[in-house]
Amino acid sequence: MTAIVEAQGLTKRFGRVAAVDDVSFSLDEGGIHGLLGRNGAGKTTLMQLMTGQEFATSGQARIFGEAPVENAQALRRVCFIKESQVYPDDFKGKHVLKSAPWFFDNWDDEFAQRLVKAFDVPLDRRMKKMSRGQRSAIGVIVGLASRAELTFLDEPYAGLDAVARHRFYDLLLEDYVTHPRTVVLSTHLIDEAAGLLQRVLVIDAGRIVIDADADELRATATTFAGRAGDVESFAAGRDVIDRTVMGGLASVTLAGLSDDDLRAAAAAGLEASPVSLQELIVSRTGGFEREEKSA
Ligand SMILES: Nc1ncnc2c1ncn2[C@@H]1O[C@H](COP(=O)(O)OP(=O)(O)OP(=O)(O)O)[C@@H](O)[C@H]1O
Repeated sequence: MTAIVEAQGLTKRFGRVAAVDDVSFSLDEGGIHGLLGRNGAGKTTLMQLMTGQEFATSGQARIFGEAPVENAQALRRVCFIKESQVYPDDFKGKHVLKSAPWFFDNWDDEFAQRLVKAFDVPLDRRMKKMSRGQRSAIGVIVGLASRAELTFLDEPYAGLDAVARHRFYDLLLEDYVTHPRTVVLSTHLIDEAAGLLQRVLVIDAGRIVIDADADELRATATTFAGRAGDVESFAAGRDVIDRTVMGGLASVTLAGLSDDDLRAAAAAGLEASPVSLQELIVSRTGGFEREEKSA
């Protein structure tokens, strides 16, 4: 199968900062994938490179097997929604939706109108007068109703409240089922979006540090809780990726366990629970936990 998105040794430097640093990965057609990372990790720059909005310093970006820069034919098949989208001064919400079909061949106006109702967006208001959440909602509407073969959503719901974000997750999934396509979603809110993601790319300081199937990644670790002494003796000599002690109780997250290990944990009276994608990524990357909690 041909990769729909491909990076090989892709690097983008801004002066001394390597925003994207020797990145290689490929995504096959179809699926909702997460591009996750801390502030300044390189997510936006990577999406800009993949959509031809930035020139690479070295290496290659390809979409549909072709270089994206000034490639109108390939870019017609792409929708890129970013938080910092700039609109003409006098543009109202309705103008954004009216002009969208010029850019997107698969634009579905009925779906767009349904989304306007779902997100309760004031279409008669100028974009620059809209609240941050309302502007985000317009971006989300364009991202979904464009039904582009390849959609990049860069923190598309940054201004949306929790109710609207969950509406977005539900609508994306519902529409994806009837209109499968390839979606790359960047977010800090890993646990919120985790249920949507098939593949996870984690970028840290410009480098891809995790590139894995989401379910396989979750299966690489398990959390065990019980009496502190029992937990510690079971954890001894094993690959501990996280540890919490509270009074006489403790929990540890362990990686690389065999079926025998799981049986031994049960025999030791420890309670096993699956690890969340967010916990796992935070512990593997030395973490963006603090941001997550305040986001
Ligand atoms: N035009 C630019 N000039 C100089 N430095 C830049 C430029 N664009 C990005 N950078 C730097 O490159 C790094 C990656 O930035 P980028 O915006 O890609 O990160 P991000 O993961 O999208 O961050 P966030 O989650 O905060 O939006 C940062 O250190 C940023 O300061």
